[in-house]
Amino acid sequence: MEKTLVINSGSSTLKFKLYLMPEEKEIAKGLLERIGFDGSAIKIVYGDGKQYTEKLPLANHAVAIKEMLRLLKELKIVDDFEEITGVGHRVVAGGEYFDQSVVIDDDVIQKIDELADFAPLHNPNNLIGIQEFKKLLPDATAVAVFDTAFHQTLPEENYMYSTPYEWYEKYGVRRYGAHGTSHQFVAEKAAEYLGKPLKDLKMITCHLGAGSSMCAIKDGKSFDTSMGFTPLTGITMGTRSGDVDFSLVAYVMKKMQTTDVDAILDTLNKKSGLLGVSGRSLDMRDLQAAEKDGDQRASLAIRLFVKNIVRYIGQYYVEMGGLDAIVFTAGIGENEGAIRKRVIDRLSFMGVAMDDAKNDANVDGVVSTADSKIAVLRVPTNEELMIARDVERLKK
Ligand SMILES: Nc1ncnc2c1ncn2[C@@H]1O[C@H](COP(=O)(O)OP(=O)(O)O)[C@@H](O)[C@H]1O
Ligand SMILES: CC(=O)OP(=O)(O)O
Ligand SMILES: [Mg+2]
Repeated sequence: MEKTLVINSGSSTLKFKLYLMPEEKEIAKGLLERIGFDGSAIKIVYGDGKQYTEKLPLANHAVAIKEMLRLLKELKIVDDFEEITGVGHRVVAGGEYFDQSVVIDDDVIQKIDELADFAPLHNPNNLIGIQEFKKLLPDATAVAVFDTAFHQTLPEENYMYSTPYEWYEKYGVRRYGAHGTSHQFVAEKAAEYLGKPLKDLKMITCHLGAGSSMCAIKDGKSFDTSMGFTPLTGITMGTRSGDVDFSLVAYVMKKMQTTDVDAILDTLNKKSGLLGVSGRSLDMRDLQAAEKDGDQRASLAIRLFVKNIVRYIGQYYVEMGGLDAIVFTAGIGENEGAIRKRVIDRLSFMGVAMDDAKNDANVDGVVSTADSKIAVLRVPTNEELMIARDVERLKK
């Protein structure tokens, strides 16, 4: 039996899935969440629906991986680690080095390390996973699948900033985007639901999770995307600010009488967004409950989030010169019909209309009315399956 293990390290989570390949059968999946925060926990589903949960401190991603391995053995999810012949790692930043997935060797490891500034909340954690599994499973084929790879097709005017050209040439300053594996997966699925080839559709995919990004897809390729040089920019996120005027960094430093630029960037990455505005939570479920109870700042955080999504839809609609479909995915996009509805209601002047019954029922596929001028879809993402497929393809 050939098994493939997929490791997806987010900024504060570690997700894994174990597959029987090439059947693509999911044998086990796990979520280790709130890594580095209070209230961290592990949830594992395995063996045809058995569930295991444990609350325990997870100080960092190295600890999380150790606990994950302990449970794979204790719960007897893996009897013999030799059965795992492929390991797929999600890596966020691949820079201009990688426009597709690669088998990991020392040179790849060195480049992922070199690109740490391009995804500071992700690449260092991605590397911890790579190193740990290299030690544990030296004979398995290890593959890196990059969030940025799908966006390597952006046209020049969409990836270049209006900064001195030398910054691009010397330092690689440009837009790279992220969540590419997810944007590609849901776009392909959405095209299937619509019964048309993806290359014939103009689509906007909205990946709304803890990290959130928007992607304009034209001719089957990523055409524009909201994350930038790092995953900090674009729309409002759980703890990230999204787009701001960066002059405020120097201004706030002066006001705070600090020279610690990293501390300010840390605030923009970890204490801003929904959490920073609401002062309450990064979780959209908490904010909606608080809004119902009359919390004005929770309401403001949600309104900023919705406004930013609408702003990018408008931008990409015009940039692409048309739009056939809007796709919602990830934690918020898949589960929060009320947020999808608030976005789509803002587009009613364009003839876009939600089928409320389908939307409220969280059905997979089309959730707009039959006569909506632009189709709206809800498509659960599956980055891990995309990664497992790339491992399978690249195995010798
Ligand atoms: N039913 C739900 N289950 C999980 N997350 C949800 C749900 N409803 C809303 N969310 C939102 O989704 C976010 C997590 O999204 P997810 O895509 O799993 O994040 P990431 O992969 O970026 O860690 C939560 O912070 C929360 O705001
Ligand atoms: C790139 C990024 O923001 O990833 P995540 O949503 O997993 O934190
Ligand atoms: Mg994610």
